[in-house]
Amino acid sequence: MTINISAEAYLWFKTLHIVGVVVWFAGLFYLVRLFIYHVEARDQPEPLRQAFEKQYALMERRLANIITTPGLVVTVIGAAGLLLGNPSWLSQTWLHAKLAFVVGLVAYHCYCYRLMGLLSLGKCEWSAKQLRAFNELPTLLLVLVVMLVVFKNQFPTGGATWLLVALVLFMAASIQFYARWRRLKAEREAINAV
Ligand code: HEM
Repeated sequence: MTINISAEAYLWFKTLHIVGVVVWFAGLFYLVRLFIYHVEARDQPEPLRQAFEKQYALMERRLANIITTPGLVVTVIGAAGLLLGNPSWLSQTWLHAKLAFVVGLVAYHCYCYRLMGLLSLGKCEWSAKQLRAFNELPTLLLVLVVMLVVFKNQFPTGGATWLLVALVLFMAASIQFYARWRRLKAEREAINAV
């Protein structure tokens, strides 16, 4: 199969784009998980609490600056190359919808930086339960964005789509229930140990 230069460049940009997306999301998912551990460290006795909080703040900063933000930048550079290679995408509805969700993702990314700052100052009021729910938001956006890019203007609205949305919600609820079960178990063990 012969690929002319611009077609090959398009595929390179797509490769870059997909790798960027994977890195960006790995960073976003793990970052908010670290926030949950950071908030749960409040329950530790001193001096453990201080040591944990310091360590989580360091891990969050490194993850955000070395993995998550570069992932975002690589995604956008790849996307710009794809649009240069095929500017006609710009007039298509699926891309407008996708861009709207991407703006939501970038806002989520920026809000993570705000939470990271508050956590490092010990001023974050969020509970672990709220953060777990917050951590589900990018999953939903990921599913929608990937569906848009795959189905484009033939976006399906039938049973399969609703099944997928139900699956994401089921996963979110399971995570909350599992955390609650773990907390109750730890409380029971603490009572039994007395
Ligand atoms: C920065 C804004 C973005 C723009 C302008 C953009 C634009 C595009 C374009 C034009 C394509 C090529 C479509 C094709 O060749 O069929 C593409 C592919 C893709 N995009 Fe994006 N994208 C953006 C962000 C994202 C994000 C945030 C995700 C993931 C959540 C994502 C996931 C993908 C995937 C998986 C593909 C490959 C689809 C395929 O090969 O069929 N994109 N993107």
